[in-house]
Formats: sequence, structure tokens, C-alpha cells
Amino acid sequence: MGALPPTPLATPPISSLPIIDISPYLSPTSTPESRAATASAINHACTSYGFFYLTGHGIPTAKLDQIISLARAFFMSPLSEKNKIKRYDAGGPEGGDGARGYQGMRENITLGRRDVQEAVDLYREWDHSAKEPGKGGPGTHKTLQGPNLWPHIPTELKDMYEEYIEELQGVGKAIVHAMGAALGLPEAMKGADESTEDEQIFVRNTDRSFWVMRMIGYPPLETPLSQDAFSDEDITEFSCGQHTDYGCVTLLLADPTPGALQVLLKDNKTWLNADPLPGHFVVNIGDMIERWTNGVWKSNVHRVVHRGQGYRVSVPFFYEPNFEATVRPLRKCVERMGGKGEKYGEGTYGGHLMGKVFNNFYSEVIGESKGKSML
Ligand SMILES: O=C(O)CCC(=O)C(=O)O
Ligand SMILES: [Fe+2]
Repeated sequence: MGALPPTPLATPPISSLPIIDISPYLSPTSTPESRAATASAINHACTSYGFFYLTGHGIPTAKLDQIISLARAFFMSPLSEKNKIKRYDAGGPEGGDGARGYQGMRENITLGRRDVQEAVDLYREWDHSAKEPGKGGPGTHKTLQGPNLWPHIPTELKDMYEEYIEELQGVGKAIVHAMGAALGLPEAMKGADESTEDEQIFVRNTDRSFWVMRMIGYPPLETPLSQDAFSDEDITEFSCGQHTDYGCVTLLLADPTPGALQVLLKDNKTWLNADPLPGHFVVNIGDMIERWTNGVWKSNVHRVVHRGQGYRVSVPFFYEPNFEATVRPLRKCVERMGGKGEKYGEGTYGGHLMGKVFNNFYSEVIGESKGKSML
């Protein structure tokens, strides 16, 4: 007999990620008992996985399918069309802001590897009155301060997505409200501000959410499957390298392709497939929730390895804190961690995001000379 078999990818029954019904936090007439049940399920899911399926969000499945179809139609259009909304570096004469727009195949870098994907990023628009010219002078933009670059085709994409983003912000607000309750924070206090540690703290700090809407297209990976293909070491190419999300809550919509999104379990070695469930979102928490909860809830590591059939499309929506929100561990969570003190310092979401955006495009790539990696 040879060496021990490699760590298998878990292919558990789909029910292993919990399904959470958010409708009690969307309906003004829900009972306290139904809200308590949702909050308790969220606490359990966030303590054990940091991932769950979401139902009861009120967005019809037909509409979700259309959101995927529109993104797919954009990715299937000619490269010349996609490059009309190309992302350019901030401050340059092309008018880019370093973040918004279309990123071609392999332009994104995670952990020194080029992700085998193409994508479009849209963000909350920067307040007009707070815009400053970029380093190239008037007409150029600072990082993240440019306008969104919307696909021109399909023509109906922009209107559909704008409506969808409005709806998702309502769902995001309901989830972060339920999270405040799930942590056992006291009911909303009178005269509360951004730093008041009650059940609505995440709601107040996301009331101008600096959201991100990302459309992603993944061709199947071409590296052949070896005999030990399920061993991590044998994966040299990723559709999206392992990472955690940056902010509060990610609402992921994906086409039915199985076996692509994988979640790292608490044993730090087993990857669980988080296959899509029709009509549900796959939801996970991000770094800012981990910091607020002092690590009681973890922003879970995940990755995409698409070795299946066909061109996979996913559309994650990131419901994030306000850009200027200050995030520091909640006292209640520091206590829950057993008096070991604060595991995280204080910082703004905007500061965290800026560092991440920079890393996505300007990191060194393994095996490439430095000049080449500066796209
Ligand atoms: O495409 C997916 O399933 C997940 C993508 C993802 O994790 C991300 O964009 O942060
Ligand atoms: Fe992610």
C-alpha cells in the first residue's frame, strides 16, 4: 500500500449547511418567537460554519435566474464590448478608479496566483460632494471614487441590477439586524449612535452600506485531474484562490454548477462543497463581523475550484459597513471569549477595503517578474 490517502473533499448531504429563514426580520408583523428562532439559528450557523443558505428573502426565483442570465450574456459578448467598461488604475488618463469595471481573464490575483476568472465590479457610488481629483489632475479619480462602469449590453442589465441591489440592501439589513439579536445584544436603545452596542449596531453602521456587486465568469480549469486530484497540493490553478470576504455579509447567487465553491471547515483541512440550492442564497460573514464579534464568529475561508462542465457564472453581493464605519470588538463578545481581551484593534471599513483592493491587482505573482504583475 502507498501513502495515506489525501484529505478528501467532503461531499456531504446538502443539508449540512443550515438553512435560515430571514422572513421574520423582513416582516413588521412577525412574532417575537419567530425572530428568536431565526436569531438562534444564525448564532449556531455563524459559530460553526460562518456559512448558511438563506430562504424567506422574498426575491422570486425567476428574478434570480434572470440576474444570472444577464451576467452570462455580458460575459459571452465580444472582448471589445467588455473592454468598453474596463477597469483602469486610479489617477490615470483613462479615468479609472482602480476598482470599478471589467477585469479580464486572470487579472485578479489571490495569494500570488492569477484567478481563472473574469469579472465586473460595481460599488455604491461615491458621494459627489466628497470627490477629489486623482493624482492625474481634474478628470482623473482617486481609488474607488470613479463612477460605476455598467455593461452596455444586455441593455436591460443596468435597470434590473439597480432594482436587485435595492432589494438586496433590504435583505442585508434584515440579516445584520438578526445578527445583532443573535449575539444577545440588548434591544434598540433610545438616542443610540454608531458606537452604541445594542441589537441595531450593525444596522446603523450599514445604513449607507458601501456595498459591492460582483459578476464573475469562470471557464472550467484546464489543468488535468491527477489521481490525487482531491489533495490540496495537487491544485495549482484556482478559479478563485482561498480568501475571506472583507465586510459584513455576502449574499451569493450562483448558477447550478456543482462542486465549485468550497468552504474550509473548522478542522482547517476539510473542504466542504457549498453547492447552490435553487431560490436560496449562500450567505457568509466577512472580516468586519469577525472583528466586531472578537472572533466569536469567524469570517470563513473559501475558494472556487471549477473543474466541472460549462462556463460558471456567479453574482455575489457584498453588504458591507459604511465606508467610514469604525469597527472594534463588542464588549459582550470580548466577555464571551472568556476574558482573553480584544483579539483585534479598531479600524475603519474603508481602510480595510483599500488594502484589499490594492492587493487584488498589484500583488506579485508567483513565477512572474515584478514588472509583469503590475497590470
Ligand atoms: O463564485 C463564487 O462562488 C464565490 C466567489 C467569492 O468567494 C468572492 O467573490 O468573494
Ligand atoms: Fe468570497
